[in-house]
Amino acid sequence: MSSSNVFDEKFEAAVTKLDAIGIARKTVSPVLTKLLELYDYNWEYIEADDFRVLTDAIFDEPDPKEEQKKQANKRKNPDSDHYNKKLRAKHHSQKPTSKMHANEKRELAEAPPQQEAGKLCPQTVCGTVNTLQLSSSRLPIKERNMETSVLEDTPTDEDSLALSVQGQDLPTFETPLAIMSPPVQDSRHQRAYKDAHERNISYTSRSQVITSSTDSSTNFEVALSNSGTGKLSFTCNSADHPDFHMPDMESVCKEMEARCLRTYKILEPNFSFIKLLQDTCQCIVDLGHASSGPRESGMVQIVPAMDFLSKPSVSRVLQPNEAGSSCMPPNDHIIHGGVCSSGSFAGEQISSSNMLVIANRPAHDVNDITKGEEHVSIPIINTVGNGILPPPFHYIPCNIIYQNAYVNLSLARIGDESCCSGCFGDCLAEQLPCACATVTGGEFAYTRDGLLKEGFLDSCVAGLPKFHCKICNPCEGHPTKKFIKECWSKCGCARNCGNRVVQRGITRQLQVFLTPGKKGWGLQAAEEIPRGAFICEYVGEILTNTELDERNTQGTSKGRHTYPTLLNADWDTEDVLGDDHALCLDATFYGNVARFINHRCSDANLIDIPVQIETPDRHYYHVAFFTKRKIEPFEELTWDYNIDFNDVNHPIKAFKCCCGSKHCRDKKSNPRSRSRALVLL
Ligand SMILES: C[S@@+](CC[C@H](N)C(=O)[O-])C[C@H]1O[C@@H](n2cnc3c(N)ncnc32)[C@H](O)[C@@H]1O
Repeated sequence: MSSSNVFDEKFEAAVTKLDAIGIARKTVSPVLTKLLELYDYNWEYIEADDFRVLTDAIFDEPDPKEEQKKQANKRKNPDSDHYNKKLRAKHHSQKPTSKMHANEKRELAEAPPQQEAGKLCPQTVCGTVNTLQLSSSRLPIKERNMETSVLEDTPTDEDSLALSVQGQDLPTFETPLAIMSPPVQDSRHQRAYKDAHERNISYTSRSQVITSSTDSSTNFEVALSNSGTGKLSFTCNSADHPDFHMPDMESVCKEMEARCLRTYKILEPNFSFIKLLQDTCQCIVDLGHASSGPRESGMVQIVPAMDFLSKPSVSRVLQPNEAGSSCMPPNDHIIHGGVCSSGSFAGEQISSSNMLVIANRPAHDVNDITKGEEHVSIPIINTVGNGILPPPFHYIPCNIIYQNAYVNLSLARIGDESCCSGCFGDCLAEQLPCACATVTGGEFAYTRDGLLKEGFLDSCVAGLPKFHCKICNPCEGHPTKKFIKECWSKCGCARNCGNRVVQRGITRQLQVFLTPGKKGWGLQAAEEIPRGAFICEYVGEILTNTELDERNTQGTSKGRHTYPTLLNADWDTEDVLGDDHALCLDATFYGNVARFINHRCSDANLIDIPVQIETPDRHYYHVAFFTKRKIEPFEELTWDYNIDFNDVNHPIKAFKCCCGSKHCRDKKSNPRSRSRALVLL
């Protein structure tokens, strides 16, 4: 067969396959053509996993309306590449420069030609789908390996829906977090999926016998929402399968959350399967109330709401943007996943025989928010007495790469001048400073007590002259910072070498506490801490600025405190990085205690200092907080985010500052610096 025939056949097979699951040929063809070009006609990659890459790419195609909006915004704000920064690091598309170390040049030459400008790499195609859809509500929840049926009955005013799941296999939902090719098993499933896809509802299989069981061991139900209308019920017909026992809801939720995480690799920390079911109920009720739109004829049983649904079972639902944000009181029995019952049902335990009360796992350990990830325990203190806890997030003790960020930690890149392979024991004990001290002018930044040297700290506090770039027009100058270079694995010294402070992690006694003002949660010292002491590093997901922009525009963190910080301390070196390459840290979903450090204008007691540990270049580094002065026990630790509260043109609106400093810059009358090197909103 000629190669063009093979190509045509493969092309046709792909289009047919996706058509069978409800994705029109006209949608598939252009995306497939693009993908083929992108992957050099590597059919193996495209065909893998039931055309998963293709399916992902189709759902990743930008919404034309959104694109138009984006373009319009770009036209309005041509400087939208606002995160531009400097960098010497290599990137896939970077050319070797004379200032590169020989290792860097060699590595660049050997690097596979991935990610050309304007093209998507495979990870981007799959991964962006995950991200985009974390917040997407327009995507259907799909069914997989499960037979579902919707009971039929007459509608009542209290439209509550009962959805029955039948079959011996446990239901395995696809969540709307990412679009995958559904594992199409036979044409009946294909039709079901297609139907579901068209109507945005997944419960459409018509061929099932409906069973209604009153046996609580084979039946569980999820009550619906604040509006108190609806419930979602799973009923397994185990008559023919005596071995089958309905698992308890908590196990199902746990297992489903684990499966989702395995499949989609990343989930929002407050993702909860029960919340997903609840959203499904809400979606059905919303669609059911909508006057227009297709109706399910003869398949939906509308049953009267159970008594408890009309009772105000949740005393108060905290909105995510309330001070202190959402909450998850420990050990409370709550039935509405993802919302807080704040003192719960006030004795109103639900006693319906076939209604399971779902105990949500607490989001935090109040005795140690780090869950044992640090050397010290950091408790959560709420003296306000309202019982709430910080919003959930994943505690991580060190940075992790989110997706597209390019951080090269290879030992081969560390040249002799960037490590002290000949050292032994404690570098600070040696008479002559080693190579690692070159960055700090040939003298170590730390004392033998592990504190910053007075002189070094003073110069950091005073700051360096501002750097005037050629990008901003006019450029009002960007703050530049002194770096510290710590010894690391390629050095000959010991783990307890005095030039390794930040990498050893948190050692001071700290507490996360609910501030009495309007700042939400904060971080405080639980002991006296001397000047120049390392407190903690700012830890989060390493993102490109483009990815951060996407998160902001998708609004995954809208209405809440957000936690990004830019890694742009290296303004005064060579090449300017575009937003696709410049990096930032986002502690919104994954972070450490630094995400609780509040802002204070000018006289904050902490200073952030960039620290190089593993990488010789400065496009990635650690952001480490040190005390600027002695800290009293239970004093709040603060940091000047360097926000220009007057900058009305900044794409992200600054919060209203309540720092209480007499130097507070957020006063209309107070003329302020226009610089904004670090954004943390
Ligand atoms: C990195 S978080 C700090 C922790 C946050 N307070 C919390 O409850 O999670 C930054 C957010 O805290 C709030 N914040 C920090 N400093 C503040 C200040 N001086 N005044 C008012 N709000 C502040 C803002 O909402 C900001 O977006």
